[in-house]
Amino acid sequence: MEMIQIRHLRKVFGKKEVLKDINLDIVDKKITYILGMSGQGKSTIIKHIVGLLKPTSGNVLVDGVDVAKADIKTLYEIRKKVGFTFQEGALFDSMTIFDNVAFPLVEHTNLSKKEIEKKVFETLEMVGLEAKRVAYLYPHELSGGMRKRAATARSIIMTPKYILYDEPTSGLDPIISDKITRMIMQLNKNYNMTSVVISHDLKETFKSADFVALLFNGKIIEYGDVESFKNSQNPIVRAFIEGNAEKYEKLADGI
Ligand SMILES: Nc1ncnc2c1ncn2[C@@H]1O[C@H](COP(=O)(O)OP(=O)(O)OP(=O)(O)O)[C@@H](O)[C@H]1O
Repeated sequence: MEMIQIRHLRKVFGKKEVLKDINLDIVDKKITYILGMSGQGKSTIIKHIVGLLKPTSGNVLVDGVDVAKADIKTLYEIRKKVGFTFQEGALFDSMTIFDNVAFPLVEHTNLSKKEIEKKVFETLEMVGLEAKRVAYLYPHELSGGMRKRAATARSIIMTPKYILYDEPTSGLDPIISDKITRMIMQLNKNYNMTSVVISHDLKETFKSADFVALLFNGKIIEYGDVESFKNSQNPIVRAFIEGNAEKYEKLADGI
């Protein structure tokens, strides 16, 4: 099966059961958002998809391969297929943007210096950065939004089939958030990249999502196309969409 499938994923840290029973099929070539409040375990799901965490039980399959059971060589193949950007610290501080973005090519390919240069510059432009201007700067010399773009450039330089974004717009102003969302849509369209976006930014979600899942209390309590999500009558979904803390907390306590 050519897709990402999550089956009965359960993850316990110490005594804390963060993920109870996650089931999700990510639709190929589409943009799927996984929404949820902070600390609900959204990043934990992503880490299982790329094999950085092992499930307590259950499975994550990438193109039919169980990530947790993959040997090193298979895991390497999976990582080539799945690009991901983490919330913070995605770039190496001591390297220029050029070296950061070139890193996967230097590590994993035999491309010549010239070919690498061409690809890095193209990819920086692709994520909407002015390559000539930013390539030889260091991460701290860029704004937050530019750093997120540069981190995305690094994760797409091997043209992965899947791309996972961890809160790509958190902490960014509405204009930069809009630009990042447009970048996600463009990469999805131009390269047919199946995109999974972890977020709690409803505005950006509704602009760009094909499918939306809501993570609540260790489970996906709602999943569907964006229209059905918006119209969901599930009280927790309604409270989340309305941003109604009182209602949300009452419902959370009741579970
Ligand atoms: N390696 C770990 N060891 C112990 N606890 C962990 C570990 N990773 C995550 N957790 C805990 O699991 C919970 C979920 O964390 P996670 O980062 O997945 O949440 P999130 O939904 O992505 O939240 P945020 O939006 O704040 O990043 C948190 O309570 C966190 O403290």
